[in-house]
Amino acid sequence: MTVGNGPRSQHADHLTTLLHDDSGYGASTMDGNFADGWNPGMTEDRPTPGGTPVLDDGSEESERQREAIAGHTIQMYYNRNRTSLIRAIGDTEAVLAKFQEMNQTWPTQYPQEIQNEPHSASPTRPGSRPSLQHSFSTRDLDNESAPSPRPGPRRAETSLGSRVSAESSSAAAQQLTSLPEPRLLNAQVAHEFSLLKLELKMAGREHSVHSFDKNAIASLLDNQFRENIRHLHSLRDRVEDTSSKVLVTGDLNAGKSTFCNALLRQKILPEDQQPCTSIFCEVLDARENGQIEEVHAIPHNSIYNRDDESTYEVFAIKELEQIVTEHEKYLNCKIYIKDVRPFEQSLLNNGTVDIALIDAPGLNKDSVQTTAVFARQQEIDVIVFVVSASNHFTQSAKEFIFNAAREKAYMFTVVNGFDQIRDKQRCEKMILSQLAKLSPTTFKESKELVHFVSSNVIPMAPGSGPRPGGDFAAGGGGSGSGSFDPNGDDDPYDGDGEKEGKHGEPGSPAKGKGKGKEKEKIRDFDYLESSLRRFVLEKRARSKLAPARTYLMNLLGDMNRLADFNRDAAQSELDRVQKELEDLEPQHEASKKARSEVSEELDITLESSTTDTYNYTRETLTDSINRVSEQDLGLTYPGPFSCLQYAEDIKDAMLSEISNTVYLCEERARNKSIQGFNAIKNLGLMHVGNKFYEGHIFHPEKMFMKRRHNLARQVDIDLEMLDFFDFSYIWEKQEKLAGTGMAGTVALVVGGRLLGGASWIDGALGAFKIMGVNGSKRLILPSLITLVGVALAFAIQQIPASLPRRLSSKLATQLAAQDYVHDNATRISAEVRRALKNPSQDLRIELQRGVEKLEKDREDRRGIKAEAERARTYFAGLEKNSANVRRRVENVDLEGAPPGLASQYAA
Ligand SMILES: Nc1nc2c(ncn2[C@@H]2O[C@H](COP(=O)(O)OP(=O)(O)OP(=O)(O)O)[C@@H](O)[C@H]2O)c(=O)[nH]1
Repeated sequence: MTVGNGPRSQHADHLTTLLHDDSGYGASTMDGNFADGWNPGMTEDRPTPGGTPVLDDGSEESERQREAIAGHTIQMYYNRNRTSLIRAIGDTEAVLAKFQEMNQTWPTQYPQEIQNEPHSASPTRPGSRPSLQHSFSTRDLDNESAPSPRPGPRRAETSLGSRVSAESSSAAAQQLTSLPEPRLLNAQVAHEFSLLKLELKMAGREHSVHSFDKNAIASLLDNQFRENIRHLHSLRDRVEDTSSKVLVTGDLNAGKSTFCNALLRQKILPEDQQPCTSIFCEVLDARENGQIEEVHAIPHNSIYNRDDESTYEVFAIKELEQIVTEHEKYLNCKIYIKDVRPFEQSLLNNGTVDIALIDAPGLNKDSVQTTAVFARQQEIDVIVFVVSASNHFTQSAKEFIFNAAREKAYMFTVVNGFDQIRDKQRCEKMILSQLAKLSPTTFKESKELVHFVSSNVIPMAPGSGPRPGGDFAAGGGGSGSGSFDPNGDDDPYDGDGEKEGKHGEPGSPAKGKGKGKEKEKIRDFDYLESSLRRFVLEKRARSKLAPARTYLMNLLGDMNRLADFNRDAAQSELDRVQKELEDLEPQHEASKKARSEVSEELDITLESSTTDTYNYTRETLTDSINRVSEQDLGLTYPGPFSCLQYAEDIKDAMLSEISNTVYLCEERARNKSIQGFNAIKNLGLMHVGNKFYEGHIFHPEKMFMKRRHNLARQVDIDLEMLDFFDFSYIWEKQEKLAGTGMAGTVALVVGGRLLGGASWIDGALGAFKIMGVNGSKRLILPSLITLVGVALAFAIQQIPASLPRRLSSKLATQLAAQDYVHDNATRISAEVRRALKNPSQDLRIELQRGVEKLEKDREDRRGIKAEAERARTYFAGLEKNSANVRRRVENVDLEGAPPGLASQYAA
């Protein structure tokens, strides 16, 4: 029998909103827009799904079959959702891992806020794009002004601990209330991301995201990626985990152990008319203990580890009766048994949800607290509260339910021992009215959640007789004695109409009526079982699947947002770099052209300066050497007796004159170099810019410092007699005089110019002619002597004129032999070349650098372009992939009834 009148529309309403405001990681929206912030709704306790079968007035058999089908369908539906989520977790992990990898090579960009404009709708986007919100629904902005959702009652049992794991745990709820909103992002940015949110804090000062460089952000994101990948692993473990803990608690002697045994279809837990269970007894499938049936009793203060026998004591199942009373020694025990029910009906092990039943000690004022603490520590998924139909809710029961309601708004309630009640309707009414005050939500769903049953009439599986030795059913009920018939085809009470009478139906009803009532009780219990399974599945969906779904939705949403943002960033980078490349190309061409033009001009400048200097030096020096004898050397002939010194002085003066010419050439070369440097500088200013010449100063005074001119040491002229008497010169002189006429000659000779005349030979010959041969014979000797004397005197007189010529000629010969002119011209012009070489080389290098820099810039930009293209392709793919996986996750419907089930039962 089931009771209660919960309206189905409320189921639907609850379930419609179930997942969309569920976990601590913010809600999803139905329209595909990625919603904002935290919504703790998931932690609220909710009713069982809308697929709950509703009994109609059809035959019992068809009703039972429909129930069985409904149970299987819900189970299959749950499995399908679980599989989809596991696959989505795997896909998300792969996508995230690739994203993380990408982040290493292309630092992910993060939407930036505009400081001091917290309400601006345009966080800066790459390439001056519109704000991030503009590419999404304006709902986000709307939501910002909406009052923030308050956390409702939440599960307390999940405790993965990390920040990202807080989607449904109470820890998350605490974080929600205790942690301030991230300080460094304005509300807008903070709302955009749920998981990949950057909180940047430094030394107590606030920093906006844009105050951190790209790599710092990428590194922060990398941490987020790592954390989320870790969380995905644990999420997968949680979703794959099929175990679920059901705590059976209630008043002393309410029949909790009997109820557990009935669920197991085995007599495992000790039943007694007096309170006997004083420790928590957890019944698990023997598979988890290597198929060995035994009891592990866990002493107080010991943390159970099945692989460490020092943490528990091992007993046989039959010793359980003794163990359950030893509460002073043990806090709880694990009972490993082999399930006797078929796989599809098994509570302990059916693959979808493997229920570990925990029989708790009866509640009294001492144990209420212990049970509450135990429930919290053991991460109980579902609490089944067993209340005695005869005693109703005791004070302890009320206290427990009241406290538990903070975490579990819905409590699966078993009113046991209903067989003992004569006025069943009155009993139902009274209990439900009590419950309405204790747990209004459970009361509203009482059809699903409140069951009036008689656990002691449930037949045990064949061969599963009382384990702990003796009959636990001390009350003398039919428990344990009937045959096992999961389908109810076999009537366990056939031929035993008396059984009903033993449990509160006094008056020994007729056999047929008794059989019918027993069947009804078994059917009620069956219905309880399928409701319990649905309840557990629904709770699991809530505790395990829904948080995973919400988490995935949020994470994929964040990835999608980042992908969208970064695809735009990559595109904008691509546009920018493309533009830069286009600008660079002509610059590069111009730079190359300038380099070759300037190079040519430098060559010309250098060459012309050098050649000009060479030529000039050569000409000037040659001229100077050739004409040095004609120069006024500033010397006075001291007379024949100092003619040697005179010759030395002349030589020195000539050398000095030539040296001066060389210095003049050097000076001119300096000026030429200055001109050349200025020409080079002008070229540089034109092509390289002012800056380049800031440190460049030309120092003409430093020229010719290393390779100095030193002529005196190089020239060594030996003086000869002939240098003083230059006969060719004397001859030349007398030749000139001869041309003036005979009369003049005689006059010259005779007229006393003999000694000082220019042509003493002519004079002598003239005298011979005048005097005749005879006269001449007598005069010949004295004449000759005179002539020689005259000649000598004439020659001596000619020394100042002939000596410079001779010396100059000798000097010229020697300098020519030394290649003096060429050497100096080469030296001086080489110095010019050397002086101009550095500035011109510097300019060449600078121009080359300019070309190379542009080429490097071009290469760099080509590299960036390739990277940006790769990033754009990647982020476009990421955007698509994350949206696809998100869509798949969104399609995992955890709240609605399995397809076809609702209509099947809505009829
Ligand atoms: N008539 C009747 N008796 C029942 C029913 N369920 C349990 N009993 C009897 O009630 C007594 C107490 O049952 P238990 O299962 O030991 O109760 P309990 O709540 O586990 O007791 P403690 O945990 O020790 O407090 C036993 O004698 C059972 O046979 C029922 O549905 N109908």
